Parts: sequence; C-alpha cells; structure tokens
Amino acid sequence: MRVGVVGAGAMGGAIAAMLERAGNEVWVAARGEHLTAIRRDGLKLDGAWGEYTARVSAAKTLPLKAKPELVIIATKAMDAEAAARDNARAIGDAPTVVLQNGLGGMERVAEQLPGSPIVGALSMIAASYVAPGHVRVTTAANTVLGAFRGTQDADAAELAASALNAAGMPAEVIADFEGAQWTKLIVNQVNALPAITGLSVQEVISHAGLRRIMTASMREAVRVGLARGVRFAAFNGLTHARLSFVARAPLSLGQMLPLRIRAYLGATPNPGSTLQSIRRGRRSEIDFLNGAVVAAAQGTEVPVPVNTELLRLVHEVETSGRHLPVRRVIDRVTAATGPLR
Ligand SMILES: NC(=O)C1=CN([C@@H]2O[C@H](COP(=O)(O)OP(=O)(O)OC[C@H]3O[C@@H](n4cnc5c(N)ncnc54)[C@H](OP(=O)(O)O)[C@@H]3O)[C@@H](O)[C@H]2O)C=CC1
Ligand SMILES: CC(C)(CO)C(=O)C(=O)O
Repeated sequence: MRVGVVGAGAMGGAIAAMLERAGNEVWVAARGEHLTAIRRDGLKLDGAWGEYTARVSAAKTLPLKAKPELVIIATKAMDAEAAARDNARAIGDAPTVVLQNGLGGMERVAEQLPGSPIVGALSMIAASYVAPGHVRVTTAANTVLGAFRGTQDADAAELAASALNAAGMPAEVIADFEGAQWTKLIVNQVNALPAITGLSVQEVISHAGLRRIMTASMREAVRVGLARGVRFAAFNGLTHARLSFVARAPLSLGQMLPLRIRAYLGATPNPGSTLQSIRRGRRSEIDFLNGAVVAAAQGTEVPVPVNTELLRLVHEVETSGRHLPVRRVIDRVTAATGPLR
C-alpha cells in the first residue's frame, strides 16, 4: 500500500519505519534537519520493535505523485491543522488517520480535508525522537482507532487497523472513540510534571510528592469528564468504573492510577512527548492536555487548581528553557491548591 505520513517525528517516524519494513511504499513529510537526515541516511528506528533503517521518500510536503491510499498525520496537536492544509492537494480524498493526544484533533483536520474519510488514533506506544533521522520506541503497546463519522470513516478505520496490524503494530477499532480520548487525556496527565522537572515519567511517578500532584491532576480531570457526562472507554485496563472510583477516592488510593501507568511503561525511561518538545526548544502541546482539562472545566462546578498550576508551570518552562527543582514545583502547586488529600 502507498502510505503518506505527515509529521514523521517520534510516533510518525516509528510508524513510518514499521510500515516500510512491512513492504509498504512510504512517503513522509518532515522538516528541518530531521528531513535532511532522513533523505541522506534513511529513517533509523530502534528500541522495542528492533533496529531497522527504513528507506522512505521524504519531502517538506507529500508530493502529488505520492498518491497515498492511506495518510497518517502524526504532528503535535497545534500543528495538525496546518499540516493537513499544506498537504491537502497530495492527500486528495485519501483516508486520513489523525494520531494525536488531546481532544478535537479529528474535527480540526476534517475541516481541512473535506473529501477524506477521517479516523482518530490513540496510541499507548511510547516513542522518542533521539536525533535527526533517528527515533526510538521505548514502550511497545497497542493503538485504538475510531471513525470520525459515518460508514466511509468506519471503513477507513478498518483499513488503517489492518495496515498497522500487518506491520506488527497491534491496533483495533473501537466504537466509543470520544470516550477513549477522555481516558487517554487522563493518562496524559503524566506529561506535565516531566516537562516541568526534566525527569522521566517513571522518575516522576516514583517520587511520592510528585506522584501526589499527578494523582490530584488526574482526579480533577476525571471529575471534569464525569461532570460533562463523559463515559470513559476502557483502555489499557483503565475502565469507567475504576476512573469513577478515583474521582471519589483520597489520593492515597487514587495513586494506583499513576502506579499502573509506570508499570505499563516498563523500565526504559520515557520522557513523554511534552518534555521532548521542550528539550528541542519547541512549543509544547500542553494547551491540548492540561489546557483541555481547564477549558472543559468551564461551565462545570469542578475546581481545577492543579491542572491550572501545571499548565502555568509548563508555559513558564517553555519560556525560560529551564526546568524547576522538585521542591519548588511541590511548593508552587501546594501554594496554589492548599494541602492535597
Ligand atoms: N511520543 C509519544 O510517545 C507519544 C505521542 N503521542 C501523540 O502523538 C502526536 C505526535 O507526537 P510525537 O511523535 O511525540 O511528536 P514529535 O514532535 O516527535 O513529532 C511531530 C513531528 O511533526 C513535525 N511536523 C509538524 N508540523 C509539520 C508539518 N507541517 N509538516 C511536516 N512535519 C511537521 C515536527 O517537526 P518539528 O520538530 O520541526 O516541529 C515533528 O518532527 C502528539 O499528539 C502526541 O501527543 C501519543 C502517544 C505517545
Ligand atoms: C502514553 C504516553 C505518556 C507515552 O509517552 C504519551 O501519550 C505521551 O508521551 O504523550
């Protein structure tokens, strides 16, 4: 199959390399020194799915001659709309998968690609951008896909799932994609503290004080979802019942959530995608993660002081380029929220 991958960074790069390894003809849209390195040396993959250098065709945008039968947009959320617009002619009416954390990704891309069936993807894979032309899978895991709307999108979701499965990346189509987006939004509460402190997700969860803050931000996010009538879809062992319990439980019990995520991530340190943006001096996706929780809380009675403060701290680190010491983070959050229980 001819596949176009727009945004061949950590996730898009890993998926592009795996698809090429499985015999697909893969075209990637990339930029800067990453594009130069891919063109010169190929796209190097290592980690949980083995070592491989994929020979993909790479350009700033997909060329018209690529004629993709499937497109995967795997940019950060704030870049997806522009990425879809800049590649719209080459994409044509090809089925397009929007692989993205946060809420509302499919809607933003669909506006730019009115002729394409649109599919959402949420992945529990953890991947890192190591260097230009080089990506690494630190945790191999599954991906869930969901149709945006209608039969055409549902067929496209099946097509994408078979392409991923055939290339050795476990994927399944689920009916309640919006519920899964909310469940993933809870998982992505792991992203802010590594971005603020510079520590890996596992290190943050192993620190009792930081884990308390993370649990409190997850609890707020679950409460917001419940207040908005969200039914959390079951995703990697996280179920609506478990999350509803966390919404009512003290933090000492709620910490089972981050501890479970640490167990699934395994031993290889995972910086998370937000810290990786900061390390590369890029704007982060935090407005679509903790920022989405703060936005969704508006109009509900749910207070979200932890998410508000984490959002502020990530923006501070983006601006200053300097991570904050753990003690300072704990003091700042507790000054904003009062004692966390
Ligand atoms: N990394 C992970 O472990 C996981 C990430 N996710 C989600 O997947 C999505 C992608 O994340 P991730 O792979 O980490 O992000 P990366 O930043 O590693 O990759 C995104 C890539 O897209 C490139 N890009 C942005 N706009 C364009 C464009 N118009 N044309 C071509 N390339 C473009 C970026 O270039 P540049 O660097 O120049 O900005 C970058 O190389 C996010 O929504 C993230 O939350 C989900 C699960 C796990
Ligand atoms: C699941 C996790 C935490 C994997 O790194 C992720 O989605 C991210 O980094 O954005």
